Amino acid sequence: MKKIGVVLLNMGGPDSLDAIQPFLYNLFSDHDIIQIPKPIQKPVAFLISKIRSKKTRKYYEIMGGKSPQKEQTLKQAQALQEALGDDYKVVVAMRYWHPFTDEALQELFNYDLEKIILLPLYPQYSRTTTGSSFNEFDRQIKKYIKAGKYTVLSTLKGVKSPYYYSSNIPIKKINCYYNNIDYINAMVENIKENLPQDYQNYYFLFSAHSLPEKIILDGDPYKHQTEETVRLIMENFKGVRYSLVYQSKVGPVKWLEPFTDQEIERLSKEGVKNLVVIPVSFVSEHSETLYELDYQYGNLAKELGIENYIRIPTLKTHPKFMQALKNLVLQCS
Ligand SMILES: C=CC1=C(C)c2cc3[nH]c(cc4nc(cc5[nH]c(cc1n2)c(C)c5CCC(=O)O)C(CCC(=O)O)=C4C)c(C)c3C=C
Ligand SMILES: [Fe+2]
Ligand SMILES: [Fe+2]
Repeated sequence: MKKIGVVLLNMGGPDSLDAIQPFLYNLFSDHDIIQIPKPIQKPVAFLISKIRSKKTRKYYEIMGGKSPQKEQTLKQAQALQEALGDDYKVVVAMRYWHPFTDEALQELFNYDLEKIILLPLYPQYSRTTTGSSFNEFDRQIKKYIKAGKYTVLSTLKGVKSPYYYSSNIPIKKINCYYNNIDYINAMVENIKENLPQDYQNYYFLFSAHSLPEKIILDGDPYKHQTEETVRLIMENFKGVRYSLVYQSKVGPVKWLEPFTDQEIERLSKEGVKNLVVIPVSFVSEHSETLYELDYQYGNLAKELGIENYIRIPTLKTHPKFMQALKNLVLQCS
């Protein structure tokens, strides 16, 4: 029986302290996420990863020695597999740590596929995240399927597949779902489930991953899409004060602002005592939520006299989010 392959795309995170440096090397070697001149990108990536891994190690130690991203993404894959049923095969392809795209493809090619659907776990499109994962997928699949010809997979990389694939197997890429009604409903429901009764007395702080400003000026839709997600969510919380801020800047160039910590400081000066922090560009937990939002900014808020600091958990396998992902897949099946 033919199946539709669904590839969940995510960043990946170190699954041990020893994995931090090679994970960072893979990240800084990627020209889609950071534009270091190509001939020196890899040696520079090696140097930065050596230096940065010392700092980053502290985050992961506080998080119990690893990022939980892999387990959570695999759970999302399992839940989506159950929701879609046997006509589909759902696999995970991470960009910077295992399971990599070629591992995902090897798993997928155990099946007779009629189509492959790429589904990013990034609701908002950026060329640094979704774009990078699409490019990596294109590079890897070319290794398996020689252009214009049928290829026996078992001759490549030791993969034993009973099936033949051609270069014209349909591949459908879902770019984004920042304004998809099911995704917005999942966000709204998840926020409501984690709010106190008196939430009207809270300030909502939406925190998204920042990006170098130049990437936006060059036409990346990420900022606009993130603003739209927040606007659509807030249609369900009329009268609540809110703002959108950016976190996790890396390196010296100008990134999208205001930064999350600066805004927490500004709000505390304004007398805000009740804060709800909502991660907006992440759908599972990792260093940006567990270390930055919970630990760093949670402590900062306390020091600044904010009495109630509530961080909304990411969607993970929230049933409404799984329904949203299922509908996205069905719409392009
Ligand atoms: C080098 C520049 C970076 C850009 C641009 C960037 C964009 C970007 N990243 C995410 C989501 C995540 N990033 C994560 C970790 C992480 N990201 C960078 C760098 C850039 N990200 C680094 C160096 C790291 C490693 C941690 C550190 O050293 O600070 C993670 C967490 C991984 C994990 O712990 O599981 C996520 C998730 C988005 C959404 C984004 C652009 C929109
Ligand atoms: Fe990042
Ligand atoms: Fe980051």
